[in-house]
Amino acid sequence: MLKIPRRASMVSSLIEAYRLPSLLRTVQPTPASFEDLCKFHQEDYLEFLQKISQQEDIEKYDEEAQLYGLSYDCPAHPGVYDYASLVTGATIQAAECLMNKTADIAINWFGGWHHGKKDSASGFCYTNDVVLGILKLREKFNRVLYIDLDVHHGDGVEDAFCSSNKVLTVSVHKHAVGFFPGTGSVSDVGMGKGKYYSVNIPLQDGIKDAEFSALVCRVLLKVRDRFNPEAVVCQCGADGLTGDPNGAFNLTPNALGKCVYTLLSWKRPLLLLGGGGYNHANTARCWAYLTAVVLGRKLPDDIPEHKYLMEYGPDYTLTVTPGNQGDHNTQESVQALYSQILYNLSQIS
Ligand SMILES: CC1(C)CN(C2CCCC2)C(=O)N1c1ccccc1/C=C/C(=O)NO
Ligand SMILES: [Zn+2]
Repeated sequence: MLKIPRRASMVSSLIEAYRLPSLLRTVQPTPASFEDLCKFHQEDYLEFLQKISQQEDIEKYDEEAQLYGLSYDCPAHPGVYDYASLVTGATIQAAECLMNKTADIAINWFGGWHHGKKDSASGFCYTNDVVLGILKLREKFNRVLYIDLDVHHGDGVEDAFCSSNKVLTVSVHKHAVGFFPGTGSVSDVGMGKGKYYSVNIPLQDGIKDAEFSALVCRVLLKVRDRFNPEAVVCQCGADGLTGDPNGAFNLTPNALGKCVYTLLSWKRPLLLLGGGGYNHANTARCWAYLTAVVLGRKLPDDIPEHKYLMEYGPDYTLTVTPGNQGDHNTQESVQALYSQILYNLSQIS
């Protein structure tokens, strides 16, 4: 987790090195208040997170920590509450820029923590900035569409809105035994009023740009026609890129770029968020590239001279070359999946 701030610094530095901030309005984020966070999270969980965030030796809270998902595979660390509040405040502020029309597109590459639960941390997500950003947008927009491009199922966001027909969630992710979080099968469609308003696109290892973007964009077009969203939130987790330690998908930033380009063409308020991404150089490449896609700019392939240039060796280029691992998704399995999704969407009234 502590490596995330270094990744954040690499992302900012690369975007600055390409001189993109001159074309953007950068907003200084304010931490979300305790009350803001309570709009989704339970008070007792937040109080506990705040308490251990101020302690040095948090071992003595181990017992209670387990209750809140703060254990060995998702440890709290000093300052975690302040870090989570700031990231969440930035996502809420980005949503507000769309609501007051000071922006058509808003970006928070340090947000996208899609596993957070109302009463516990999960998957290294301590507060769910995505849910809080969508709740903020819902104060103005009647129908909000959420797309999750991260290699992991966006379970925290899907859970939060599984009974709602005002927020339609689409998650494309690796779905395999033993792969975190394990949820998100195609038959997971939501419940009650929200039945068929949760869309899942479960995939196997090795999928490449062309198949990924073709499938996702075909689903997105059907979703737009059936749901007609007034605002869109897209989590652009970069841990599906080739070379990520997750070693799952075989994507390059072009795959995410095609999806974002499709969303841009809808000309509806759009909020872009970060998420996973553990090959830090490729994650920075991806989000710098997506920022340029939003701006309609083509970036020079040579990584500009800057503080982290050495991280981009040995090629020092923006382009990410796909790996040569096999694709475990067959044309038949992808077509069958698409047919199931189409059937589910046809049930939307
Ligand atoms: C510890 C990290 C967060 C890092 N990591 C990398 C580094 C080694 C292999 C991939 C993981 O798989 N992690 C996880 C561990 C337990 C549960 C969830 C995740 C990731 C969630 C996620 O990215 N959601 O979008
Ligand atoms: Zn992920």
